[in-house]
Amino acid sequence: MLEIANVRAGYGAINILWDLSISVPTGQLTTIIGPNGAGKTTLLRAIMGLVPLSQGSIRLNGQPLDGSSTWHMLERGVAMIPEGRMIFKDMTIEENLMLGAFPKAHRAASQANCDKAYAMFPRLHERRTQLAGTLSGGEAQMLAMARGLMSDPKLLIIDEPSLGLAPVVVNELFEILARLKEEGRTIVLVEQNTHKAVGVADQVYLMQSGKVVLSQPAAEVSLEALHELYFAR
Ligand SMILES: Nc1ncnc2c1ncn2[C@@H]1O[C@H](COP(=O)(O)OP(=O)(O)OP(=O)(O)O)[C@@H](O)[C@H]1O
Repeated sequence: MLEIANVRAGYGAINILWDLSISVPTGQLTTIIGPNGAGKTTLLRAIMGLVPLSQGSIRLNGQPLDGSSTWHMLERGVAMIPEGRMIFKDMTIEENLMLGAFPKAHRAASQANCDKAYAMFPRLHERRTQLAGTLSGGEAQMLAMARGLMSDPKLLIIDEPSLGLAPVVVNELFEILARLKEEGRTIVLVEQNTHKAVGVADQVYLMQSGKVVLSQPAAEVSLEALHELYFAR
């Protein structure tokens, strides 16, 4: 579904991604792991059109995605759940959810998608009139996930969802990811929790210093070998 080919990208004169190629098949969960500063978020930002490419291409179902404006991504069927959640704290939970369906094409279906989101995240339903700023870290992450689903995306891009969450909430989060995968969604997951990420993924990519240093089906990954590579300098 998503084909990232030979991409170079960065910030001004500083290049971060070096000849990077990643293939994301339809209906699979592809995880991208790697240490701090490896360029994982930069890659996601490049997919979303927030960082320009200086080389290579990014295609969605064969059509170029690079060059598309970030605000057209939802219309192209791509939604991102950003690192840090980025929820609107002074708005209610329901208002935050509705923002996930702001393009015209999705507005008609927004109530149905909202009901689906509440079925998946019942705690959000209980608190739908509450200000998002009053949510716990785990609840805020669930809200960010639910908002990402409001446009019923074909491709869901999730950046470090477990960051700063308690182990019990992390378990809950990965159960949700497994359910989304069962629904047949195509997911790109950036994570630092390698154990959990490999457990839920179909394909694993390890990034180091802006390059892919390992690409392997999750079923074949040895966590020990992965961690050795992960910490190698
Ligand atoms: N706006 C920016 N301008 C210049 N350099 C940046 C900018 N954002 C990130 N970088 C640099 O790009 C490199 C990769 O950062 P990036 O956030 O993509 O890594 P990451 O793998 O997502 O790390 P983390 O796991 O810590 O989030 C880092 O060296 C960082 O300092």
